[in-house]
Amino acid sequence: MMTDMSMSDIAAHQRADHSHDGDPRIRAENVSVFYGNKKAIDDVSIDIDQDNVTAFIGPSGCGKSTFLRTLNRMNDTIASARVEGRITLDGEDIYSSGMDVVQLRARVGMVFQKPNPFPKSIFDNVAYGPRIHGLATSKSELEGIVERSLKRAGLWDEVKDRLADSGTALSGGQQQRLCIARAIAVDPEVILMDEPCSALDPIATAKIEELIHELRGRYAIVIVTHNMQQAARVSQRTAFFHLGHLVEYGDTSAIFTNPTETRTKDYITGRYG
Ligand SMILES: Nc1ncnc2c1ncn2[C@@H]1O[C@H](COP(=O)(O)OP(=O)(O)OP(=O)(O)O)[C@@H](O)[C@H]1O
Repeated sequence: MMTDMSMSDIAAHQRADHSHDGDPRIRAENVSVFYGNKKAIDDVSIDIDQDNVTAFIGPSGCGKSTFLRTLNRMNDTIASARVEGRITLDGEDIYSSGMDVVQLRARVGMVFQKPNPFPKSIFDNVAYGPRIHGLATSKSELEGIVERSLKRAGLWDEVKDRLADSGTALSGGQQQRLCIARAIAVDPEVILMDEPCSALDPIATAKIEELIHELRGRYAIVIVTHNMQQAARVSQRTAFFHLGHLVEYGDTSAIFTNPTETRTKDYITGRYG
């Protein structure tokens, strides 16, 4: 069993401390994204900080998911996608030729709309990343990482007696928490969530929202959601996208009660969407 404060925890705290000096965890500058000739994101600049949950909202097709995927280079997997501009993680250009994309995706983890556990045991789902990144030097250390990750994802008590069962046999909400545990296991700095509750029932959704509250501060969290009540509940910062543009970005309370832009106001009052 690992001690509460492992080496990777210490490293994470040091990184977190670094972000308290006022630097954003992620900075996007003049980012545009094209699919072939079609521009899906137009000249977006945004800072994502460590201590807040940031929500991306906006009508269907406005580019929320596209922009989210630029933050850990998931767009690299789409042949027609091209990204312009600059995105840094702790000041480091993530699109530079020297960037190891596998490492980047461990540092900036992602949780998708539909829970996608591997067809492996619960244990192996969480142990997968630490194994490929060589984060544990012994079986007991690996077990410690798996236990801690499942605890942080609020799933340990439900699965501790059946770690050998398949991850795909869990309920949808449990599968999504397993995917969050899998992301946490490699000690990320940022967790990107792309509509993580849209396939879940209200009780499972409430559990994920509660989890987001608990994870806040430890990881920078960015959540794409089409559900404005959810954005208002879980986030402290909100970015409103429309037709590929970042229209407004600010404190969630201000965006929802006193938006500056007419387009934001029209959207949050349900005039379109
Ligand atoms: N793989 C792709 N190839 C071509 N065009 C794409 C691709 N993915 C997204 N697009 C287009 O880019 C634009 C932005 O889509 P995106 O999925 O990022 O929007 P979104 O705001 O996340 O929408 P939704 O809320 O419906 O998921 C849309 O016009 C969409 O059709």
